[in-house]
Amino acid sequence: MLLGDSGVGKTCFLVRFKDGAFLSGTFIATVGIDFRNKIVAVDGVKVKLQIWDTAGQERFRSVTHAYYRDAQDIYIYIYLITGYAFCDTDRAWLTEIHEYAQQDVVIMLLGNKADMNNERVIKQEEGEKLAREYGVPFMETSAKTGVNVELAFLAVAKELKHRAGRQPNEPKFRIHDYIESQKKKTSCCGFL
Ligand SMILES: Nc1nc2c(ncn2[C@@H]2O[C@H](COP(=O)(O)OP(=O)(O)OP(=O)(O)O)[C@@H](O)[C@H]2O)c(=O)[nH]1
Repeated sequence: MLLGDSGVGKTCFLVRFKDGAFLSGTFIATVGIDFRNKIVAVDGVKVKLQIWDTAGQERFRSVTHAYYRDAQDIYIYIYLITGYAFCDTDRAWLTEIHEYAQQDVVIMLLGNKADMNNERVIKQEEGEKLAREYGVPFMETSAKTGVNVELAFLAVAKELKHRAGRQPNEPKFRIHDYIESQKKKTSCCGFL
């Protein structure tokens, strides 16, 4: 389930993953909730992801709440690196996800629009710090360039496959460690 304020790029993030395209131009806000499926191969096993795209606008918040308990596994909270400094809103979102979601869920924190480095307001280190505070994996992404989009969903798919049944000799999958080992880092001037 993708969560976050209106305009952070949730729909674009999903479309980038699903269709490999970037929706530029006029911004059309999501109304209520929408979902798309995609099947990905993880270590030779097909995993079907059903990804729910929620509306970020405040007036749809009650709709989003109604779906929290149904979205069983993974919550991806997206903020904007160009938006505004971290504030109570972001903490309120993360705390709320913990409260509304079922136990044993994975929450991931993503800083989107990393391609807009020139207009950056939130430093990468600040995102890392917030993620540490909540004990969640973190990375910066761009729906425009595609950076780390595939990785975020692949990590989700791996987590789900692992939950569905681990082979006897298979080591425990740690989504946090996996993301840290795979993610592309951004620098002050763009992606390394
Ligand atoms: N430069 C840049 N623009 C982006 C990126 N992701 C989204 N956008 C733009 O940001 C605007 C909002 O994107 P959406 O994906 O519709 O935002 P949303 O979070 O789904 O918004 P709601 O549906 O209202 O919750 C659009 O104009 C996109 O083109 C990105 O990674 N980089």
